[in-house]
Amino acid sequence: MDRTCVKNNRNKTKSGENGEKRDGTFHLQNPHLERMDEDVLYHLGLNTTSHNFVEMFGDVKFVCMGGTANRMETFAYYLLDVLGLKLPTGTTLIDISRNSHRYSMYKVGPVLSISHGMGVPSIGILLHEIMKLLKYAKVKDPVLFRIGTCGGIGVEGGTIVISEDAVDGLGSSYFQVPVLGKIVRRPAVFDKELIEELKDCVDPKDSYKTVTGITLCADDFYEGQGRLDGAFCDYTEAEKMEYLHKLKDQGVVNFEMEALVFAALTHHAGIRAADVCVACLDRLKGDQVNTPKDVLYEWQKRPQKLVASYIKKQLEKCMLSGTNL
Ligand SMILES: O=P(O)(O)O[C@@H]1C[C@H](O)[C@@H](CO)O1
Ligand SMILES: O=c1cc[nH]c(=O)[nH]1
Repeated sequence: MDRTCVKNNRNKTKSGENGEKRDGTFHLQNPHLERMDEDVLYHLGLNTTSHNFVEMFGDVKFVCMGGTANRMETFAYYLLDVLGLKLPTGTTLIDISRNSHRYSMYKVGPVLSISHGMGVPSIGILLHEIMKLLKYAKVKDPVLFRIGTCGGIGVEGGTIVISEDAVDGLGSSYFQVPVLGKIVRRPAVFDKELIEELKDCVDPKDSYKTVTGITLCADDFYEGQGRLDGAFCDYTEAEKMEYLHKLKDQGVVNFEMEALVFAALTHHAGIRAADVCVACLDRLKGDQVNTPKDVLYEWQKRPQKLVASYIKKQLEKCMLSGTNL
């Protein structure tokens, strides 16, 4: 595909300062990378000596991430269908990162579908390596998505939540990481225009709602999300409910565990990104995820449907404007 046809429409001055160059390729703020003869993307099982990144990934336009390898393989096959692509008879998609035994990565046309594991450190490591992969492949204007699951706050199970903003457990919208013994703070900012574009892709015939709001990115599934059912708990049910209602009043609509670093590192690199999750439950009604597996599995496909429809729409725009895929 012509890599200039899906334009990054953001304020170029601002994002340019952060990392994106005017030609759409982006510059990562790390002078050491330019001096390295080889870069081993250890957790992806790839390196710049053995693999030709431009040949392998030069046509990538969209990178979709989600917690589990199973979800991201399913998404890859779903994309084949949505994009009308066919594998040669008798062949299957391969996990490009299978040798790493960490993340799983599939490529379907201009889309990478990658598992990120659970929590900020896991997706953070992946983001470092994926951004370097995109840089070495000379990819222009990539768009990143997280297609995940979450706990809704006053939001019914099965509802899709698109994150407008991300905060940590103390309400701060910065990703904070100790670097050389000092705290480095990076603002967690999602691309507002991309959120609007996603909302335009919502199918009015859907039997479920799609909402937007603030996402609380927790460092834990249990106490960190005010659950009563972890191995430990030092608060009462009344205190938990007061906390959840306070969050709801502040505009927080869901809990998950990756949004903060996802928003912060993509923003720092000048890359557009959106976090689209389905709620497994409404936390105002309980803590346990006891929805039947088959129902959860169907719900998990809802963010996939929305993001796939966004991707299809963008690719169709390219075709209509006469540019080759
Ligand atoms: O994308 P997934 O469904 O893996 O994300 C959420 C947040 C945590 O990683 C995990 C907790 O169950 O689910
Ligand atoms: O409640 C939930 C469900 C999924 N993921 C979370 O982080 N929390």
